[in-house]
Amino acid sequence: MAVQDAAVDSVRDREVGVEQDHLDQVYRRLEEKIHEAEFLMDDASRRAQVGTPGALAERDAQVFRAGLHLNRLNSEFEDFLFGRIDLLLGKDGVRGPDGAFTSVEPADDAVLPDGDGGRTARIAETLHIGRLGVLDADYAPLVIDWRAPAAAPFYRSTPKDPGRVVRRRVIRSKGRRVLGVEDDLMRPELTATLNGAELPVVGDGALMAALGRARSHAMRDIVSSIQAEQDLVIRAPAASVTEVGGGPGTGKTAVALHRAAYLLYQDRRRYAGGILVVSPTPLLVAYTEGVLPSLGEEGQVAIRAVGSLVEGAEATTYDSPDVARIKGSSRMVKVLRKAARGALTASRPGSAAPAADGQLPFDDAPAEAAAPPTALRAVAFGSRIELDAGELDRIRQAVLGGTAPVNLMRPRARRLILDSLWTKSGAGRRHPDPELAAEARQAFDEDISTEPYFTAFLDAWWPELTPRGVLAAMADQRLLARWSRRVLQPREARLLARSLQRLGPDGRGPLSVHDVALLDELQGLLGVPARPRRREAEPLDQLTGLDEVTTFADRSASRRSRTERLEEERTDYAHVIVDEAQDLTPMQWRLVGRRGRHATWTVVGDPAQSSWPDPDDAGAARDEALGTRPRRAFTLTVNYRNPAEIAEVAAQVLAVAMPGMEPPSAVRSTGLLPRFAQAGDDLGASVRAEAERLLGEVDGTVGVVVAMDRRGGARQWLAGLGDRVVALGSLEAKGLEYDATVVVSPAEIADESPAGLRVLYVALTRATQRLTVLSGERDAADADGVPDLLRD
Ligand SMILES: Nc1ncnc2c1ncn2[C@@H]1O[C@H](COP(=O)(O)OP(=O)(O)OP(=O)(O)O)[C@@H](O)[C@H]1O
Repeated sequence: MAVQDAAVDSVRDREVGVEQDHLDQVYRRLEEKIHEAEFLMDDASRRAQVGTPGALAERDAQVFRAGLHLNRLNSEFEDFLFGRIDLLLGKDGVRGPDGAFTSVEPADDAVLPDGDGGRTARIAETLHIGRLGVLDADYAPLVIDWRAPAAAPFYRSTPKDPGRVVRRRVIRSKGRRVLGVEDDLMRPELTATLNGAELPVVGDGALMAALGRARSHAMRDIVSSIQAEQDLVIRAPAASVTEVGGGPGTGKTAVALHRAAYLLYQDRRRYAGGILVVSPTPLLVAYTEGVLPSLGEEGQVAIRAVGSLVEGAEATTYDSPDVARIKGSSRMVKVLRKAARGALTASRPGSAAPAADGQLPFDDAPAEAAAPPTALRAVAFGSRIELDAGELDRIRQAVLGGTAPVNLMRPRARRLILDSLWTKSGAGRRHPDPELAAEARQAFDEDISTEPYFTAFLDAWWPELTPRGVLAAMADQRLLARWSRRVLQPREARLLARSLQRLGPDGRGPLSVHDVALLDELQGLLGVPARPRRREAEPLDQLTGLDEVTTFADRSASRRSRTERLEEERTDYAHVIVDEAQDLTPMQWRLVGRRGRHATWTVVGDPAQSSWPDPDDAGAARDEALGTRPRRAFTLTVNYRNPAEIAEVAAQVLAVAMPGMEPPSAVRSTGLLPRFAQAGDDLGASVRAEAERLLGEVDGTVGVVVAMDRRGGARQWLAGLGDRVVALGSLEAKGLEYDATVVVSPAEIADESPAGLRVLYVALTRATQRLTVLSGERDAADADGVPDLLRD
């Protein structure tokens, strides 16, 4: 046995050595490329003295490309090279631009009888797969980019459908050192030879090794172990809408992120318009945002929480399920339309009406809420003209009959006011000659509209409304009752108004994720009046008129702020990826839809994990956002996160939450059964003890999931246990994972909202190794500590 082990070790060492040699060669080549890039930079900066715009543009384009290249090569990739495939001869012998054979099928004579009843084959091509493509000095492929077509067989090949692949190898490396290799034979029936010697095979279970690894608070890429059904999604054509379903842990988030990297690789020019990844929570953003940089992609992908999609607004607070259900419903569209118009006549803090004669100097305006003016008195041709409340109201209603955004209707309102004043002045009748009448009218308009009282009147009568201001106006129960009549029930209107009172009269104050969607809707209803744009002076812009041209020093110094600025300004993306799509409310679908009007989409979700109680309403809004684009649906079926023992417990909840829905099948089992425990009188002490126990049992992270209104308390209970453990409200756990989790009081989580059972299903599916279910008072646990919700 010992002799056999030693033999295995020596094959392993030799194969590690083979890959080490290759990696050394790759690094030598990378160094040459880095020198080349540095030379280009130097050369460009020497040419910096040349002052013509054309030369500057040429120089900067060169610097830009070289800088990009250098950046990517210098990035610290933990496993730059991670895969290898050994292939049979291709059918037609044609090679692609990366130097690899293009044919997926082997040549007819690639496999031959060996004379002993078996079959033999010669390895005709070996490809190494890595994070970026690297060619040697003769343009032969040293490393193939994982997204290139030639790399697809690394992910797609299976023993059932091997194509040309004989051996698939995962290479584990750190920095410049190869640590290990793991092989899978795709054609075990063949005796294959490479350079005259039999093809060696080392180890098993590269995927299992990846799955068993301790988790940190940052998601890792899965580039070395993407599975065939996942690869199909990642490389699906982007012409339309790609919909991806699948239970917890099937890799939906991972696949969505790898797809973003793939799309950029495929068509960088097209996706220069930006890719937006929408996540449900800032926690999930923080967890996933390192994945794309680890794949060498930064800058063109914006990962945003749905509560951070609107400039100047950031969700920092939560709504109760009742309020969330109202704010998220598509009925809010009607309410907001009325509010956006109604707010024109609502009293506003800090604004003031001019006195009835319109002559009040505005600096004396009182600071408290003021009603809009009810009359306008002007002086023209030496006499007073007045528009009374009824006349003003008729004008307002005539203007509001249009469909333009409310703030953009003001010029028309101004025009109609002037028309009325002119008619009332009777001046038209005094000028029978049309030409003279037109001249007089022009003078009249100029006289009146340049008077300070007139502008002050307009500001008060048709003020520029802000989304926050309208939301604040909706906090007035009386007004909201009017604006929501026949749309919301009186009880709902009261709840909504009360929730908005936290905003304060000027609209400042903490927002929820649902408020942010309302603000965006209001932004569209109100519009932003055109103003002269202030532009930051960039001297070279003025010289050449080209945005892209700056000096290298400028570019390096301002790169960060510039990207930030571009991201801030961007509201229309080339591709939109929605993660945890089942959670978007109808109002959030509208918000996200506005950012992808011309986009292709990837929509990833699992209805069984939805915390939104009205799926039909959300479905309609989703259809509206995605429009009539053709859709392609994929389903992922294998759970890579939870061991079978945990998946089984979660499946019991799924059966009640979504009867008939199939759970994904767990890919591994650990033999570790979930632990059930009953909390003592001091719930906090019990939770802390369970968390401590798990910290001792796993190397990585521990998540403690509690009902939303226990979040604050739970953080206190865990104080001082270190940063491997975190406390989470049930809704915050979405999409995250931990080595071990404590789910505190399933009944409390399930009772929290109409979608509570599905939220509990989410909580129970977060652990990669160990799960503890801690029952509280409401759980009616049996003698073994199993809560009633988890008993057969
Ligand atoms: N092919 C793979 N190789 C290695 N790890 C994988 C693979 N696919 C998924 N995983 C791992 O499985 C875990 C679950 O993946 P992910 O979070 O993407 O699943 P999900 O379907 O989005 O789950 P949920 O619906 O619960 O949010 C992650 O740790 C991910 O890295």
